[in-house]
Amino acid sequence: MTAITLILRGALTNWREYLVLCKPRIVSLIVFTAIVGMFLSVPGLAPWPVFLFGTLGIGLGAASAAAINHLIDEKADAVMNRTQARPLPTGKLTREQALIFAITLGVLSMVILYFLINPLTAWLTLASMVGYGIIYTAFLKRTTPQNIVLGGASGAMPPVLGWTAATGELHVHAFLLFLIIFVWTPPHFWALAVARRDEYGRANFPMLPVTHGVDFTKQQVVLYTFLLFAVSLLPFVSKMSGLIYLAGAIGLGGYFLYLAFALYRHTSNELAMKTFGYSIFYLAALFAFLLIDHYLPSFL
Ligand code: HEM
Ligand SMILES: CC(C)=CCC/C(C)=C/CC/C(C)=C/COP(=O)(O)OP(=O)(O)O
Repeated sequence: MTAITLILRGALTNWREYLVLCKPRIVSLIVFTAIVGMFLSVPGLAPWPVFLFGTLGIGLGAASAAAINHLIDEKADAVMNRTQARPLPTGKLTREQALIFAITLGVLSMVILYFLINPLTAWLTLASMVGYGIIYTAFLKRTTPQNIVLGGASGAMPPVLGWTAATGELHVHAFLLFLIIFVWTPPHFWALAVARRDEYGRANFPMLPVTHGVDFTKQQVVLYTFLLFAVSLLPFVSKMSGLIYLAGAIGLGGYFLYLAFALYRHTSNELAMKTFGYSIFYLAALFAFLLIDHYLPSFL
């Protein structure tokens, strides 16, 4: 049986496992931020082929990188409660199946973006895939507590990819959207890492609470949340967005700061998980405000 036949038969029976390899909830938010970048880059609506193929190409690229992350992390995932039920540690999928799947998604993403969108978006997506799937997962995650600050650059790229998909060029406003996600990533991840510090220690990952302790990590969460609050005002300052966005950024950022301070004052896993959960809501809502602010005034 050829490898392709194997994967096709496997895909029919194991589609749920393949879906898990794609980290669908994370990729959904990634794709949403890309769509916001795409729509903010143009005055009206983005043309439908850009929306369709841009979203598909970026989503497939992110899913491919997520599947590579599962392959590289198989042994470490087996040690942590949070990750031990994943398809590779449980043997529900073989490494060969996961590898062929990751390559197929990656190639599809490149073909769609290069030929149906533009080469710039294809190259930047490839760089983001390599940045997360290989540089972050295989090297940074295992060697430095700053892994996530450096690795966060890949996760911050989607709005830039959406922007270049629609316009074919880079713009300083796209860079502001990048900066928001880049500065958001440390409080997003370190809040979770505080709650899961023992597991990360057992799996030998040099995450900040493991290497520098919980107090230092909580200080960094407060620091980056302050920075995030400031950076989130830049779309208004640069006149990319208006008052609707500003009100949203202040409200959402204010509550993020409140949670970061509360966590700073009392360490509790519940509060750390609440801050982590809120970080996800925050990013989705902030980007929704960007979109509402872009379109609502023309309906009023
Ligand atoms: C290097 C950067 C990042 C790191 C290290 C990181 C880390 C994590 C981890 C460890 C989880 C928990 C996953 C689980 O429960 O199995 C998580 C969840 C999540 N992350 Fe991130 N993240 C990063 C960037 C991003 C980005 C850029 C986005 C979206 C724009 C994102 C969105 C999410 C979402 C939506 C979840 C919840 C997933 C769920 O409920 O299943 N993350 N992140
Ligand atoms: C092409 C493109 C836009 C790529 C985007 C890259 C991408 C999918 C970024 C998400 C970052 C993320 C989920 C990190 C968690 O990995 P982890 O290994 O620390 O978490 P885990 O322990 O749950 O596996």
